[in-house]
Amino acid sequence: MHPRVLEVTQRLVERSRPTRERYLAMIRAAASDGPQRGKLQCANFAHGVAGCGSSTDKQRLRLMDQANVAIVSSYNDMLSAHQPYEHYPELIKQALREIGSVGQFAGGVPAMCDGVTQGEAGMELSLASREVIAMSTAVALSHNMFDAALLLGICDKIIPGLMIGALRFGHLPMIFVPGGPMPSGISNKEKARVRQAFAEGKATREELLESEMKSYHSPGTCTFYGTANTNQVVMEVMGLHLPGSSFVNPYTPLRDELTREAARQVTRITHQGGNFMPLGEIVDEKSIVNSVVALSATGGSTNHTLHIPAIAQAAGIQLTWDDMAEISAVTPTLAQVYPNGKADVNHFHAAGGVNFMVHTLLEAGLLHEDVNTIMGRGLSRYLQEPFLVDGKLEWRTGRAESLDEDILRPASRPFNEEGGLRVMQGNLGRGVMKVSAVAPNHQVVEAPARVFHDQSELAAAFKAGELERDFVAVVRFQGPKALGMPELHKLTPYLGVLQDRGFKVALVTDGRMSGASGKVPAAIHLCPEAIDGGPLAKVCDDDLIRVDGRTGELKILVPADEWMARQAVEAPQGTGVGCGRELFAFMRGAMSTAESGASAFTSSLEALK
Ligand SMILES: O=C(O)[C@H](O)[C@@H](O)[C@H](O)[C@H](O)COP(=O)(O)O
Ligand code: SF4
Repeated sequence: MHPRVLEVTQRLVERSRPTRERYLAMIRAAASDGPQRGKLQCANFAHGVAGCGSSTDKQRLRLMDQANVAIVSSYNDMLSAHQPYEHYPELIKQALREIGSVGQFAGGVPAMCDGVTQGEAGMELSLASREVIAMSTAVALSHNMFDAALLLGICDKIIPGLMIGALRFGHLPMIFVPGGPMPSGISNKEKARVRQAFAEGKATREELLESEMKSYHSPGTCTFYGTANTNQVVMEVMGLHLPGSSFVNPYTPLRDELTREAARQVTRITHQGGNFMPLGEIVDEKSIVNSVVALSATGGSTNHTLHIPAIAQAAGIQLTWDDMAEISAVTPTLAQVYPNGKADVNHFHAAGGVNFMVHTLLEAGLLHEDVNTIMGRGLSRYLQEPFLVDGKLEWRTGRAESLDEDILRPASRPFNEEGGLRVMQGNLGRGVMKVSAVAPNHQVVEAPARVFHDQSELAAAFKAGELERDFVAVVRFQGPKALGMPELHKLTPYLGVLQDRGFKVALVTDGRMSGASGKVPAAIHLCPEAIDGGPLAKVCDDDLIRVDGRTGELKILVPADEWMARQAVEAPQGTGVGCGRELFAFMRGAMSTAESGASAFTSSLEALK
């Protein structure tokens, strides 16, 4: 094992010891030898089976020797990625019936498509929806009828929300069931080119729509390496998906057979199945470290600097940005998938995908092998990949070398010696930057500030020709407590055009960017946020700011006495109303700092004795 990865893991174990011990005590007390439903009173049990459409299922549920599997699904037609889940419950129930078990649809969870809401009012609900998903998962599982669960979710906040909710039922065995990416459309690079052309008035709206519809064209996850596809890699490397299953396209025979196999496999790891392996014993310090290694090796979404700490907290583990940056510093970048390159996730999968990545990272001593997974002990099981031969699932050892080194490389010949996740810090606070998608000559910007309180103000300034210069865009009052921490990805085309015109531009914000954002250096997730006494609230136009993506320095170059005397400006009024945002005000007020996951649950989890 790499000494630095070992050191971070050990530090994480020590730091987490009190809360991890409490967590393990809770889930071990909740686990019971017999099926959960066996502990219910007759009336409760009768209500729990009354809805069973099949007398066979109902009869089986009365017997205690077969598993009852909860299905928790985030199906809706809004997310192309989640549309394939429409037919999963029936597929799963049938697969369970064939082995004498039962599947019950325990509950749905909401899912927001960040692509539909990007730049719109709805985006201000996006991060809060993670917490709603976590609570909805708890509502579904709180029926306590279940011996295991299958969790159907893919996109941005949905996997983190499902994980946070499910971990509070960590005494149950669970498997996450992916849906796979849509087939490749026009390249993400071409999509971005048309967007920038439109931003410059060189492409019509019809040409833009044509391009977007050719990029996002059918059910399945969008093919860029954003938060959704980063979720897939993280879940598989944490041993919570079937091996090699993340990027098998939807509506294919192999995809359906993998869904059936997930149903069969989850019954094998129940008490009744004889190889009991609950979720809370899989998600431990080593698997959390493995998730950060996978994030770093693939240039994954900056959103995971919020989601992985929030997920870890739900399992009693206290992960920090310094842990993540230290792991990133020793983890080579092995994949170049848009926005970190031209390829998309279908190409990544074809070049060797997660299997090859696990192989080369294990070989390099960067992943913990001695971990629990849904397949049993040992991450080496994830060197297997699935094939459908004469209708039967067959597991074969994946490739030991990449099929395309323009997309995926071995740890011995990486694209970059480090993972490109930087902690940014200085007199403007602490934040993060992903430099893996920023060209080296753009990673350091020292320029006058231009302050905005809303991303639409920047768009207007661009269209008015006011931004044709070197500048650092400071977009403030976007943090979790202020506005729900929206993604500001709609700024990418404008800032990208200015960068392409040769200007040195950077973004500094207490908000977020999308996992699909990339080429412009952005110090994001600033803590403390402007509304919470953060120094961003004192920045004025034309203040000189240095954003150094190489060293992590984030500094306002104003004389110390003047800076000390500066007064913070007030947050803009009248925000957070309309489009249901006012319903989430209580949650925004409860959200922790970005470094603690911007979680509404941090304080209640910390209060657990
Ligand atoms: O974090 C992410 O990956 C993004 O939130 C992504 O899910 C979102 O949908 C982008 O907005 C899509 O990219 P475009 O907006 O460029 O299509
Ligand atoms: S990847 Fe983003 S845009 Fe695509 S379906 Fe998921 S949330 Fe929507």
